[in-house]
Amino acid sequence: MESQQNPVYLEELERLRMTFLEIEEQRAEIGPVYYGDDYVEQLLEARREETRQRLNLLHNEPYFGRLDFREQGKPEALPLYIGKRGMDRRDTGEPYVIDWRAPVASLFYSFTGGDAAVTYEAPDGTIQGDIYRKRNISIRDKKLGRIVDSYERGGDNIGLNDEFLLYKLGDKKDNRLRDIVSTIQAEQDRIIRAPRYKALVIQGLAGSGKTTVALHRLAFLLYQYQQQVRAERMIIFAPNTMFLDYISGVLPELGVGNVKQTTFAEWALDRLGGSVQLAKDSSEGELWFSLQEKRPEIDDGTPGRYKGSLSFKALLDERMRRFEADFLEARPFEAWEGRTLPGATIREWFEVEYRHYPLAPRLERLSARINRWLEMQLNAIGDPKIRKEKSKTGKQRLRAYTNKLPKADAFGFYQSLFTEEDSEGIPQSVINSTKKYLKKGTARPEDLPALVWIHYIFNGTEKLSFDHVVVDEAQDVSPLQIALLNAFMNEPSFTILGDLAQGIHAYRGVMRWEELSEVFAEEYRSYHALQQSYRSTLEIIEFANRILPHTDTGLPPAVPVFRSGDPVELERLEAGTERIGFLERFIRDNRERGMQTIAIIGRTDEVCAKLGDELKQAGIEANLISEGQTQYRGGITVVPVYLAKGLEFDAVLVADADERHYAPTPQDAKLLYVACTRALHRLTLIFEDKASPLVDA
Ligand SMILES: Nc1ncnc2c1ncn2[C@@H]1O[C@H](COP(=O)(O)OP(=O)(O)OP(=O)(O)O)[C@@H](O)[C@H]1O
Repeated sequence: MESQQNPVYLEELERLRMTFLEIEEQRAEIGPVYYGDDYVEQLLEARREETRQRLNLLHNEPYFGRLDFREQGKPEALPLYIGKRGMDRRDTGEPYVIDWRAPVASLFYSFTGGDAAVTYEAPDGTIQGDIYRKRNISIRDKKLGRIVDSYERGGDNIGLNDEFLLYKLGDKKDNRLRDIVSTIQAEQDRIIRAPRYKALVIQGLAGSGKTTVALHRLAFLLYQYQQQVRAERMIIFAPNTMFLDYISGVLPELGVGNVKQTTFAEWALDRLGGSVQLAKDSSEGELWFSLQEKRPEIDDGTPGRYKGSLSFKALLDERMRRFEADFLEARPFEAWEGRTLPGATIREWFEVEYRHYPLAPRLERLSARINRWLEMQLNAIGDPKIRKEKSKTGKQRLRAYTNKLPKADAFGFYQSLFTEEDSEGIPQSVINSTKKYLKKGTARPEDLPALVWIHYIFNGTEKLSFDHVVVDEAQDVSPLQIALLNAFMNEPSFTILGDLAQGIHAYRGVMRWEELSEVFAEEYRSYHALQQSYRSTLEIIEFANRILPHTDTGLPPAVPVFRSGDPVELERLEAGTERIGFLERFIRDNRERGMQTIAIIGRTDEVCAKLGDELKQAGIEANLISEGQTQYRGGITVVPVYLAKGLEFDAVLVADADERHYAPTPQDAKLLYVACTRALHRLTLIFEDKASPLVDA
């Protein structure tokens, strides 16, 4: 419906013109920016700035959908225009564009056809009515583009539902994840609009929109709970800084700023206030993703899994309780001869008066109290000369006394758990692998949850609490991590999302979602499974679905959107044939077909370094991604599979798809599943000799 003659097109063109006019008039009304010192004006200016930003967003793309809805009891259906932000008419105050997060807009997403009455939950109760039309309207560069009616009351409406979605999914991608407000699907919408006080655990196979949905949920919570939720008190945990960079565009597109986005390690080290150093050898790529013959088996005794488990937490809690009970020897404090503060009084202060404080502030209070006692004793001395003399002795002795008090230091306590005398209950393999580097005063990422937990119990929460926490790639996090984050909240409000089939960090993550949800009381737990997969073509999803059973996760196959593309190519290269020739052709061919982001995915860092060199020698510029990288640049990328997780590319080539690199084990199946599901439109796998049994079957 793009013809200038088409009455629908003309109608929408007129409506768009009117909308721009309204936006312009509202903009003009706000007036110029205020730079003066008047406090009230400054407050008003902050409000005006918000309106300005909202209108700017509206001006770029005023709306993307229209729903003709007749509320029960009303004479006629009214067209509701739905946009990223809302706008009321200046003259009547009626909604002119409705914010996608508003209750009535939920109909746009939950409605999947049929002439039956529909309902939505408004603040005043359930509203019922009928839908007469659902229309997607694409506006790009302020110009009216594609108009697709996916439903018209009384029409035949066959097969139209997905047309606009397919049109969107067919797009080529640059280096950023995008918002999906115009095409949110019903199963995604239910998660986005779920109540605030829940710990949602979401399992969704690759490309099911988990990351995207979580970001939209934040925008929804900010809208729905305007009075209770603040962006600065929301936090997103993601696996690495490059991934954070990749997703960083979505929230601003949705008009949301100031949400903290971080990795768990960064957050944990920050909590520990510089008191813990990570060991130099803590690169996971080396240990877990290299091609050594014997990679360690993963089970409950694997150090990372044990240290993130709730049973380790129970052990920590028990040891901390004992540590606290035996903490104070309560020796008497003799300020000078003949003036002694009895041990019983010191014990009474510590154990009774200050018992409500965590250990560290309790110790501080105790020292301050003894100091006050000393001051009182000194003040009681009349002779200034004697007072001075006693003061010197008393203060010296007080320093010595407090220096001898035990310390509530998280790292020291943790270290002591791994010494022979105290290590009872901890598996020997965990003790052996941990002791050495702890002795050197360093820790590994797998120790951070426990260290922060101990620090938290010893010190209590700082004035930091979250309104909502998003944990992405949650199959890689541990129950202890989640329990720890929960401690920073009054009531659980979590969006925890991941995919067990992509659990390539199972040595420190979870194998079943119950492991994480056990952290929460029954009434907060809520499990959701996303069935559909949006990223890839039908052919790629079906190919990846065949790898899935080898991951041993028991997950059902992903349901593709019916978007057909090229067949997946499995290419055998003659051993010794120049691989680079193939790569060159692959890149050239995909560029010619308009693919903007192209990735060569290798199994290890070394493989990728070699691929990068080969490309360089052939004069092809590519971004080689390695651990610790902070930016994702798009274009042509060479990336080890374990760092490609979460990203997506128009075309993907998986190198070395043979048995040596991808053996028939669950761990390798997960790696290959991740690699193949990064592709949106085109997927090629190359191998020499014999293909991996994971794809050959
Ligand atoms: N409803 C939708 N409409 C349009 N595009 C969508 C929709 N849902 C997801 N997508 C697209 O599918 C792709 C995958 O989304 P996203 O990265 O959020 O999925 P994911 O489940 O986190 O994937 P993975 O686990 O593989 O990293 C993105 O390009 C996203 O824009």
